[in-house]
Amino acid sequence: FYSTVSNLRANIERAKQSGLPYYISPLHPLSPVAQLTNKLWLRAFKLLPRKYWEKQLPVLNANWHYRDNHKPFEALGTSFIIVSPGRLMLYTDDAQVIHQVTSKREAFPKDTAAYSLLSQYGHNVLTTEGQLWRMHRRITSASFNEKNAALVWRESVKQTFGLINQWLGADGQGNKTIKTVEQDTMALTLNIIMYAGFGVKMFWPGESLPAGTDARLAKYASLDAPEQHTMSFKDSLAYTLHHILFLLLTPKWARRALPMKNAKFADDAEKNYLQFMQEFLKDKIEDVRRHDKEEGMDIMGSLVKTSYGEKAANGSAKTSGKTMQLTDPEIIGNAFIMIVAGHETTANVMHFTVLELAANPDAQRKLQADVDRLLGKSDPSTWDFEENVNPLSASMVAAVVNETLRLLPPVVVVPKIVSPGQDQPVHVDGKTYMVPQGTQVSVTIVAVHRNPRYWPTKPSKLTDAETDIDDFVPERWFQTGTLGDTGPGEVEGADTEDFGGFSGPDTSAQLYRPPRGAYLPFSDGARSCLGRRIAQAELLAAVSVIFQNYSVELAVDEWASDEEVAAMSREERAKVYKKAQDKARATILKASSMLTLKLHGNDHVPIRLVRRGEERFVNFVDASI
Ligand code: HEM
Repeated sequence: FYSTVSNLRANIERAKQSGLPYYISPLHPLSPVAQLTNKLWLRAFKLLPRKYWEKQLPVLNANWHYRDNHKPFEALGTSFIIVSPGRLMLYTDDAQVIHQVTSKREAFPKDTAAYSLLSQYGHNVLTTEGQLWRMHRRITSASFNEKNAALVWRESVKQTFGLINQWLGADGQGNKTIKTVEQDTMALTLNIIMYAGFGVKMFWPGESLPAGTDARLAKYASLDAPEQHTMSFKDSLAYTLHHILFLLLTPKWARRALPMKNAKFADDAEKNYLQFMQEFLKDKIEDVRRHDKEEGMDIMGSLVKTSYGEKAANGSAKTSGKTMQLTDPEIIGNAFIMIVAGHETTANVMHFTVLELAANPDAQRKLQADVDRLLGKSDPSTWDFEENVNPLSASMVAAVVNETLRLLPPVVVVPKIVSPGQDQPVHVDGKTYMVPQGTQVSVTIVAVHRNPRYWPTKPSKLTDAETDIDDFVPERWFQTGTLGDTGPGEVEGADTEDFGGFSGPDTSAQLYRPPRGAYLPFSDGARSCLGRRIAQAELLAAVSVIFQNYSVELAVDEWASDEEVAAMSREERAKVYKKAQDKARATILKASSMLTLKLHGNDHVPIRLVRRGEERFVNFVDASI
C-alpha cells in the first residue's frame, strides 16, 4: 500500500511538471486487471466524492474511444494525462501533438506491448520495434509497390463480381435480404489478399478451380480437407480468424481442457492453419531454391528469399551491417499479419461504406453520378488502375471512402510510448510541454477525426447537434483548403529516412486536405500502414464495380413485406425507409473495437442489392437533403 501511494505521488509530480492537464485514476486503464474488472473497480472508484472521479470517468470506461470520441477531450483538454500508481498515459486528439509524435519514431516508438498478442505466431513487422522492426519493414515493404497495387485493383474487380453474384442470389435477380454483409465483405477482402498477396486462389460458393491447376495450389484452394488435415485451408483460416481473440488469449492446454465444443473447434482450426502454413513455407522454399518466379506480390516468396534465397546463402543480404534474415516463425508471423491486417481492416471499411450508402441515399446517388461520369458503362475488367485511380481519388467515390474512414477508422487508437531515457517536448499553439519518459501515448485517431477544429462542418440535418461532425457527409470533402491552425508544418527532429511503403498523401489534392495529424486512418510517419495504397485500390475498385450497375438499399422486412411495399405511395415508402435508416444508424453506433472496429454479436444491418432502375427507395428518399 505504501509503495502504491508513493508511486502515485511521484507520478502526480511528473505529470504536474509536464504542464499538461492531468487526472488521477487508481488503476492504469490499460493494465490487464483494470480491463478485466473495468465495471467493478469503476464502481468502487465512484464511492469516493464525485469531484475525484467525475471528469475523467468517461475515459476510464473500457471501449470509450468510438462511443465518445472527441467529447471527453472537450472537457479534459485535447492532450491530457491520466496518472495512476503504475504509470502515466497521455491521451491526445490534438493534430499538432499527433503530427509531432508520428514524425519522430525514436522519441515516440510504437508501444509494442499493446501488440504482444499478435506476435504469437512469430515476430513480425507490426509487433516489433527498433532494429528488428527495420529489418522486418525492409523485407516486407518490397512487395508494396505500384505494380502490385495495380494487381490488387484487377483482383478486386474480379472478386467484386463474385460478391455481387452472391448478393444477387441463385436466380440472379437480386432484391433479396442479405444478413451476411460482414461475412461477405470479409470473404471479398480475404480472397483478394490471398490471391494477390500469396497466389492462393479462394472461391466463392459455386466457383471451382479450372482443370490443370498446379496440384500444390489446388490443395489450398480445395473446399474439402486435403490429406493429413481435418479441414480445408479456407475454413482453417476463416475459423482461426473468427476465433482469433480467444486463440490468442487462451493457452493451448486450457482450450483442450474446456468443455465447450467451440474451444476445441477453434483449437483444431488453428492447428490446421499452422500446419498449412508450414507446408506453404516448405513449398516456397522449394520454389526459391528452384528459382521459380511467382507472379504478383508473392509476399511469402519475398519473406522466404531472405533466408533461403541465394543472397541469403552467400551472406550478402545485409543491411547496415545487420544480416537481413528471418527465422521460420518470423516468416509465418509476417504472413499471418499480412493476412489479418490485409483483410479485416479493409473488409470493415467496405462493410460500413455499403451500410452508410444504403442509409444515405442522397450520397449514394451522387456517388453513382460520379461513377457514371468517370467510368460510364465500360466493362470493369477493362478498367486500368493507373488511368482511373487519380480521377476516382478526386471524386465522390473517394469522398465516400474517406468519410467512412473518418467516422469508422478500423484502428481507433495507435499506441506509442515516450522513449525511456529522456522527457520529450511537444509544442502546441506556441507553448512547449514536456512529456515524461516512459509515458504511454494514446494517439486517439477516432477522436481527432471528429475534432471540429480541423473539419468543415454545417449544422446537422440528421440530429439536433450544432454541427454535422458526427454525421456521414461525404460532401464535406469537396470543400477545398485546410482548416485549423496546426502550427509550423516542419517538425524539428522528424525522421527523414525512407522506411518503404507508399509515400504519397492520404487524400487527393482536389479534395479537402485536413491538417497533418488530423486524419490518419492509416497512421502516419515511419510506422504508417504498409498496405495503404493497396487498401485504397481495393476500396475504390470494389465500390465502383458495385455501384456502376447496382444500388444498395436497407432491407425493410421488419416493418413491411414486399407486397406491402409494392402497394405503398412514395410518402409511405419514405416513412418506412426512415425507420430502417434510424435503425441502421443506431446499429452502426454500437460498433466496438476488438483488434479492429466493427459490429459484434447479433448486431447487423440487413441490406438488398438491386439493379439500378429497379430501386424501391434509394432513387428518391432524402432527395431534398
Ligand atoms: C482500410 C484498410 C486499412 C487500414 C485502415 C489500416 C490501418 C493501419 C494502421 C492505423 C496501422 C498502424 C498501426 C499502429 O501503428 O499501431 C497499420 C499498420 C500496418 N498495416 Fe494497415 N491498414 C489497412 C490495410 C492494410 C492492408 C491491406 C495491409 C497489407 C496487405 C496492411 C498492412 C499493415 C502492416 C504490415 C502494418 C504495420 C506497419 C509497420 O508497423 O511498419 N494494412 N495499418
